[in-house]
Amino acid sequence: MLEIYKLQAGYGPAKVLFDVSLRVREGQVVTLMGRNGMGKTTTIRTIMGMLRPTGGEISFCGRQIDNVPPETVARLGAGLVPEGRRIFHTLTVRENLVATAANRRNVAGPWTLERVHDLFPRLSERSGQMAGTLSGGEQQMLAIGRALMTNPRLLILDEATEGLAPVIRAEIWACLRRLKAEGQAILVVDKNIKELKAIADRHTIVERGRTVWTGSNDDLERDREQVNVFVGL
Ligand SMILES: Nc1ncnc2c1ncn2[C@@H]1O[C@H](COP(=O)(O)OP(=O)(O)OP(=O)(O)O)[C@@H](O)[C@H]1O
Repeated sequence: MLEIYKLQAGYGPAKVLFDVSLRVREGQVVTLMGRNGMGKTTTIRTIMGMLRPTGGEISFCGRQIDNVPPETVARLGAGLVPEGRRIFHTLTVRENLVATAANRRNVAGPWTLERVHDLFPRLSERSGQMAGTLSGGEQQMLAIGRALMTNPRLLILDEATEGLAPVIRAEIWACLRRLKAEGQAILVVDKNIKELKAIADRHTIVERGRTVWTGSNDDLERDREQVNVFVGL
């Protein structure tokens, strides 16, 4: 459903991506790993149409998307949980969830407020609370719930467990395992190889803007020493 081929992109004169390729098939969970500053977030921004590629190709759900605006990529079914969450602090939890649902109102899909509440009961308890007053972990849950409310064909998570308490991280990994079991396609940027292995079909590693390694869980075990170096462990 998502295929990136020899992607190049950057910020003005500063080139960041030189040769990134990756693929996510229907129902697959694919990881994007690499040390800080290697180009993971830039890859995601380029997929989402926030940055225009200077070379290579991106296709999503059968459409070439390397030159389309963010709203079109979202409408095609890419749901982003961005680094830093970017929730609306002065809206309530419920308003945050409902606001994004409207973007793809005409799409038949299973996500409703009730299902998000079932996935994250804390959001149900805090439904009328201003989102800015939630804890970091609750805000992350809200960011995930908000992306799900668009009924994404592909859910993209950028460092969704970073900086959170272990108990909250565990809750988010459990949520991702459940989504995977339901057949949700996911592209996930994270560093926790152990948790990633439990949900991923394929792994991708970028190093200085280039895809330098891809493989299955078995490949990852076989190449573990090299992978640890790439990921900075
Ligand atoms: N808005 C920007 N303008 C200029 N350079 C940027 C901008 N955002 C990121 N960069 C640079 O692009 C490179 C890749 O950054 P990117 O955020 O994609 O890395 P990353 O792999 O996601 O790392 P991290 O885990 O630290 O988020 C870095 O050298 C960074 O300094």
